[in-house]
Amino acid sequence: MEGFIEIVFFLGFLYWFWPDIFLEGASRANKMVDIVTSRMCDALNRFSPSHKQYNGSLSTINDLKRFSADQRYRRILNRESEVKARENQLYDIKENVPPVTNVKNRPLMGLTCYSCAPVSRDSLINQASKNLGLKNILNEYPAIRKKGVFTRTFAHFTQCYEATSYNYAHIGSTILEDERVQIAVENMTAQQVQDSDRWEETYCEQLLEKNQRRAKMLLKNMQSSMSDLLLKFTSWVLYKLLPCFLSSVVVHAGQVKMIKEAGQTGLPLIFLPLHRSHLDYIMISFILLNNNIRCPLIAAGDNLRMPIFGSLLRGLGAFYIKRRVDPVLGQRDYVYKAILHSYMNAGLKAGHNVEFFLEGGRTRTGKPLMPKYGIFSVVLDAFMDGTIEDALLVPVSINYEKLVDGNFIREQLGQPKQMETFGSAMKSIWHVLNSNYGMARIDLNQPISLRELVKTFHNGKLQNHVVFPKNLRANPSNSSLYGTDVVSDEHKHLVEKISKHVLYDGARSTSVMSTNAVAFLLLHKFRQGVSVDRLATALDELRDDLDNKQKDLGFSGSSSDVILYALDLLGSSLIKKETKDGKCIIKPVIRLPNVIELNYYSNTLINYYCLEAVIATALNCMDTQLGEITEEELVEASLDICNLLQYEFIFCKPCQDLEGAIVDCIEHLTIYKDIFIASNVDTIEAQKGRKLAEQFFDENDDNYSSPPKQLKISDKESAKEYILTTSSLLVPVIESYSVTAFCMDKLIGQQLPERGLIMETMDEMKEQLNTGSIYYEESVSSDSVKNALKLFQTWEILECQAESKERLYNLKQAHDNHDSIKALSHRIDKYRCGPLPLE
Ligand SMILES: O=P(O)(O)OC[C@H](O)CO
Repeated sequence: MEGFIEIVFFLGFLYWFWPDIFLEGASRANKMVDIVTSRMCDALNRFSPSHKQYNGSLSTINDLKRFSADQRYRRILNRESEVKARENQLYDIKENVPPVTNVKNRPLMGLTCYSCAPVSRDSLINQASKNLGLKNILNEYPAIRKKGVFTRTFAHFTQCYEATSYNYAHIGSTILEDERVQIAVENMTAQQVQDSDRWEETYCEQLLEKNQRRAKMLLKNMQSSMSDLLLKFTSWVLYKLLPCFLSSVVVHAGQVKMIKEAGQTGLPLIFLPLHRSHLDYIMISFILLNNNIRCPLIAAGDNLRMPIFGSLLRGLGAFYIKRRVDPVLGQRDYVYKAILHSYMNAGLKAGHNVEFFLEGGRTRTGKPLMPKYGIFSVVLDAFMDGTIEDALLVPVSINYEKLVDGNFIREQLGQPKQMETFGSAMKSIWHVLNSNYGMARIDLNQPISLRELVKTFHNGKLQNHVVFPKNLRANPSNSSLYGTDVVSDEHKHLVEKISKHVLYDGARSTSVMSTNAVAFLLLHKFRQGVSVDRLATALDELRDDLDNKQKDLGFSGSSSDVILYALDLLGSSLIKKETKDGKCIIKPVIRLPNVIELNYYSNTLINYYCLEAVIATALNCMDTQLGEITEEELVEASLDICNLLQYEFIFCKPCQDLEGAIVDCIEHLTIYKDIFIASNVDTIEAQKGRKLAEQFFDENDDNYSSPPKQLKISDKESAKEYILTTSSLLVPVIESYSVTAFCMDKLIGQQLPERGLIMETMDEMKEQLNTGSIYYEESVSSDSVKNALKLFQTWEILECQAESKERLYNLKQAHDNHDSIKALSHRIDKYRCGPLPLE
């Protein structure tokens, strides 16, 4: 039945999209041309702030209908030059044609970390890849350059048809015979027999059979049915559909070249994208297929296993894993874990590439989530036990000018997630197809050898496939468990370091879109409103700063055009335009819930500035009356803030020492931002003096202590402004933590369920916002409340117990009193700064 519905659906879809296949007739064909041409015009118009240029071409497009076939082919011949022009429009928001360098000379983002994977960093890359520019894959694909009337007329079809065919081995039949699965079934049965205390032979056999049937069913639900044909067909459909709502899909050709070469090494590629949208996995497979790279098996949450779409995704490579496991029973579900483990092992052995989201779910805040370790530990195990010789990890960063899916606002306000259904999926697809989401940018980072990373994090002591003992340990997390968060003790350190490194790399190589930059400036610099000119100057400064940081931007052209373009995309619900004294003033809408969405866009940039913000917050909250502090004090306060925000940001690479990273950042603020007066920071003489003193005194000499390094804070207005604005980046999240700490009072002498506690905290936050006790509307965020609860558990103040499907919180005995809660509040409140002064 399901198959029949799918066929009907497919035919209906085909009819909707290409009715000419079913009904011949000039009127239908004309209508089709109308649709396509109007969509083309729409896309072009949306992209250009001025509509004149493309309105002019509308008549040309109408003429197109009267063209003879030959004329159409000639038009296609010109497509290459159109592509070039469009590429320029892509990157130059202004309507005039920019120099080609705007598109070509872009930094190649996402290069591997030199300190922990130097060999990977030097491989697969050369000057030629660096010099390759960006391309819009919707317009730039090999088939477009081919000769031949048919090829050019059906360029998308040719492109998909001619893409390299892979034999995607079906994994399944052998899994149930796998020793791991059989042992798990036996163990599970033994456990159940023990729990029930019934030892009759027939009962045991019944249980064993039941568990075997369950294993079969779990495998059936999990299995992918990846099909080369379906992948190609979907790719063709995407060529038709993506331009309806995206103006372009931009990738760096150098990065694609690296991945292509990596694919030829014969090692499995493990794609690890940052998760922003359901579109992410579709985009990645689309790019890979059209560049002749093997598409991966994708770990998808079982929430996506819905009628029709579920089967479609299976065919495109999805294998389904449990989103949540029961906190108590789930950890003892050996059969599920064994099936997942064996399935992935078999996939890797069969030569599949694999893709999964380290964050588990999509970010609701725009900041990357902390990694979930379950799936990655399976890949690491496969390497450790010799199933695979090595694997190449490919961090992927994806950014959209406009958020494509998800109703994250209600979730940020504490409401539960609305589960995906066939109806809701259809509704959102329809909505998406009829909206404008601007540009999507995908950065495929340089592949990193897993073997090299393991070796580095094991201090270079990796022997040839030493098989590490595996004592499985449950490590429950409070958000999605993503199948299983069971990590072997011995690997835990490795899994954590590597996962965090990958997420750090992904976040740092995310290209900044126009909407991110404008939202960031409006929320953190000009909350009270600003003129376009002043905003354009600030955007120029931000662009310079990002250039210095070697970050790529998803836009170019004059800043005032970029601003107008971004305002258009963000819409009037997020940004208001007002006229004051004959001047146009742009104001962010900072009321709830709108500000949550604006904050989402702004948060992409917080990753780049979080360490600077920590130092600025420390400076803002310390006693710097005399304009001087010691570096030691500043580092200590900064480390304390990093500790407070450990679940919000990954501040530095896991192969780096946090203290060192803070010291480097202080140096950066001295040299490039003039926050500290250089001569007083550490003159060459002072450094020489310190070295001499160190040589003179024995290191172990108790009498010796190196003189504290003094930092003199610049008294320039720009330095003060920098400290204020940069520290404001962290205020919303610190305010959230502060209110959560305040609400710990509610737990004195009692236990509360997680949902109830979060809702009460959110209500308290809204109340404090109304009374002016907290300043920032975006502080109202359920994600921050959850992270604060996690932190209080790490600080051993709070305890969480899982009971059937609920998580219950209570204070630890030593902290079950008002004084402890007051002390906790004080520990957080000392880093709370006031609101930004009015501009
Ligand atoms: O963001 P979530 O939690 O809805 O999860 C999205 C995942 O793609 C499900 O596989």
